[in-house]
Amino acid sequence: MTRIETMAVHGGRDDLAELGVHAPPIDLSTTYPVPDQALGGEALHAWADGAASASSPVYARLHNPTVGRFEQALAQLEGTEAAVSFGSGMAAVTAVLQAACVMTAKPHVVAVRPLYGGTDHLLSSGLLGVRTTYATADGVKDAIGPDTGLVVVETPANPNLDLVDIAQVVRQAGGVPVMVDNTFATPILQNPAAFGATYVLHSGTKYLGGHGDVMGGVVACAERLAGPLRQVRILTGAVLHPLGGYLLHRGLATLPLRVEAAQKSAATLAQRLAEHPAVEFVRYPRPDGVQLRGSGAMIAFACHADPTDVVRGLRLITPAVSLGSVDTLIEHPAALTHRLVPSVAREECGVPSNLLRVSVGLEHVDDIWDDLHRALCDADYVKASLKNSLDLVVAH
Ligand code: MET
Repeated sequence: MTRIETMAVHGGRDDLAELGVHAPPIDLSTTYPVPDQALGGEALHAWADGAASASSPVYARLHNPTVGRFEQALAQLEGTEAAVSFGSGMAAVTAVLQAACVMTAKPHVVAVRPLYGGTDHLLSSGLLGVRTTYATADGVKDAIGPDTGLVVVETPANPNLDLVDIAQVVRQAGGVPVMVDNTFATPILQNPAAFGATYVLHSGTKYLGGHGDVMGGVVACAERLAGPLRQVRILTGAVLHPLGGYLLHRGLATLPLRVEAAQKSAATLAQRLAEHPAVEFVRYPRPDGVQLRGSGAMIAFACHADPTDVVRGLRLITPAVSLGSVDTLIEHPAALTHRLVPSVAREECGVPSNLLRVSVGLEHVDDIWDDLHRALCDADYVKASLKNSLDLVVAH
């Protein structure tokens, strides 16, 4: 059996030898000549029905070969029959909701918090006509009703790295499709489909692209479920641009190496943070070696100092949302990624206001640590000196 590093390099490249090229071509055509219009019409019809292939792409909203190669490679890494990509991770989440809930007239969703704030907000907004019950991971069964179309979980969860036992949720779902957001783990560390997940979702913008320069989303699933997702994509136009498809495909080749290197640094940083007096607690996954094969490169930690001060004091680490890039990123979930989650619900699911989320990049681990350490000390120092000056004011 081909190993994951080899799949990451060679996946989705089956037709290159025949084409006589080394790198996958970027096909930017918006339309494709169909000299036999009747045959072109048959192809259009096949795409509209959700087919995986047809005699011509006909039009770029229906199919694109560059994007198709990325999908083939990602499906192989996730161990699924198919994958369907979208213009962003949120477009992918939307398509799953439309396919699983709207197209089936089962508008109820059961979701386990925490979830990425955008997903949480989409589910609670009612925008797509779905209504959501939030449950704990072991309360999924009780939350399911006759009109439940989808169960949504993230593991490791954004932003606090909570872990969910996928097989246990799938058992509780009792046949209701389960979507697992696998963005944090990547297919290198976890394959949710092997534990019964129906839809495996990635924000490709993160680790898959890996360089902070491409936005996309992708859903890996069985072919019978890929068809409706393609139909949604065609009808809503939520397509991934071919250049995005190319960059995501290219990113896959180095994914195992990037994850391994960043994970190694993250383990060191998680340990050092846990020993730092300015840190209240650290969240860093403990892999079970079965579902989750490694801890990954995301860390969350709560700080005693004002998180805004800590981030302001950083000089190397990039203060930004998103994750999985070559550079280390830090963000304050309560202020940014999870701002639109009601604060009571956010606190209840283990995302306090003093939590910071770090996406460890590929810089030297000691340079990342020096920056974090100094910012943590300075922020405390600022607090302490402010307190001293206040004491002085009071004393006078
Ligand atoms: C606009 S918020 C950012 C997006 C991204 N999904 C993150 O968790 O960082």
